[in-house]
Amino acid sequence: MVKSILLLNGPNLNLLGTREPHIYGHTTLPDVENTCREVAASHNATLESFQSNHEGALVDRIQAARGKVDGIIINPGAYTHTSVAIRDALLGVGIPFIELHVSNVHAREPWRHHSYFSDKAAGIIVGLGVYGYKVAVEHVALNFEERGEKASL
Ligand SMILES: O=C1C[C@@](O)(C(=O)O)C[C@@H](O)[C@@H]1O
Repeated sequence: MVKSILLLNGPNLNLLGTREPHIYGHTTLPDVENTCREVAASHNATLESFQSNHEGALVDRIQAARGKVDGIIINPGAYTHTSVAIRDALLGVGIPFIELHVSNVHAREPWRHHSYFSDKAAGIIVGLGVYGYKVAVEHVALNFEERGEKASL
């Protein structure tokens, strides 16, 4: 069966590649998304990606994934440190997720050390740069269970 993965990126991650490159590197988000799709395909999985600067749009996308997606990889950006709404959406749809940060948030400002997601994440990837996305896709493709509605058809 084909596993289905959803990659979500929160605010300002559309600026990857040009935004504070000493922290986030030079790779753009479209490049990251293409690589993730290729890695997923190499493991017989499909990957859809979505980026938004808006909290409600991310909540809507998570809700739309209910029953259709086997695993979510999410870099919530600054919403990591603020968003009860995105946390609740992830818990509400019951889809296991990986929390990912390009930078090592624990080596940065103290307020970046707290996450509304970490205690509920299946795994956390922090500080590996954009390479972390590849690791996350590989992990979901290889180790998450297939559990979308389509699995029971
Ligand atoms: O926007 C971001 C990106 C980030 O999630 C990361 O990928 O390292 C870390 C967050 O603290 C920050 O607000």
